[in-house]
Amino acid sequence: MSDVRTYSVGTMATAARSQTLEVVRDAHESIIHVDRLTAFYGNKRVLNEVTLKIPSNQITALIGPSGCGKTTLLRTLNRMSYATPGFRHEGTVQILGQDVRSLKDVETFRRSVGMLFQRPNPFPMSILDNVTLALKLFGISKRRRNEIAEEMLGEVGLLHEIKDRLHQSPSSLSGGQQQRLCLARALAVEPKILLLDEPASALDPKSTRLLESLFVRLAERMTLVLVTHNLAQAKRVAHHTAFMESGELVEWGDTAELFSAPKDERTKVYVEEHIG
Ligand SMILES: Nc1ncnc2c1ncn2[C@@H]1O[C@H](COP(=O)(O)OP(=O)(O)OP(=O)(O)O)[C@@H](O)[C@H]1O
Repeated sequence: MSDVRTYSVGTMATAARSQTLEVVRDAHESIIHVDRLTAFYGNKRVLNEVTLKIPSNQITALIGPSGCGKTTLLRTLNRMSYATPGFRHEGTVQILGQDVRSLKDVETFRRSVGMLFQRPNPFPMSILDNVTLALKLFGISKRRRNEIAEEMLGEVGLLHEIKDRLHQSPSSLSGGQQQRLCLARALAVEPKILLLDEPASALDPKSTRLLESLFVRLAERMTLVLVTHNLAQAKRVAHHTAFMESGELVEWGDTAELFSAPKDERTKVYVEEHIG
């Protein structure tokens, strides 16, 4: 996790100033550009001038106290926030070179950006159909759909565990298995980006570790953004970590550096309180 990279990290001195936190140069060009993102629910401002560039094919963790805006930021990356009544934002989010607010091809965008939630949310259909549904909608043949499903269930380590139950409902699976099924479903359409909203918070330690090892492996070919309350998890899996507080991006950088030598006092206090 500790490739040497160079960053220019600006930290906020006051609440009113915007922050610019940039990867100067490395092999992982940024794939997500958030520029001066200020977001509101009604009149309540929940993100304040957040500027962040997220490098491709790496894991970036978003950490910070409850209510600091992590999930709102994550859900704005794939336009999910837009569905929340009263939500609006200023500033821009660019993904794969496109402004998400004015996307022309939302379907392709949705294929490119997958998401896992805190609670596994398999669809009420068979395990196999969960993985093949989107492929069917994209017109892929049944034979190819089943091949892809097998490949994806294998990739998440489920195939050998449930190969006799592919036509059964996912409700008989454990929480960890259900979450891996949801991951297989997301992977089936070959996303370039995976958004992870506390994906292991409802899982036992063994399932959590299994999921984490999958994330690390997936980062070889896609970009992952992970919201987590579990700082040890961020340390274990994330190449980069962003610390947020009260809607602001306080500090962003290499995970090991952020935890061992935070530049901002607020990060230091939070990390000390939560890791000790
Ligand atoms: N639908 C909504 N309507 C109004 N306010 C909301 C809505 N969703 C979130 N908020 C508020 O926006 C702020 C940021 O919430 P958000 O869920 O993004 O924070 P978070 O850091 O992800 O929190 P947590 O760690 O507890 O999940 C909070 O004050 C929250 O109460």
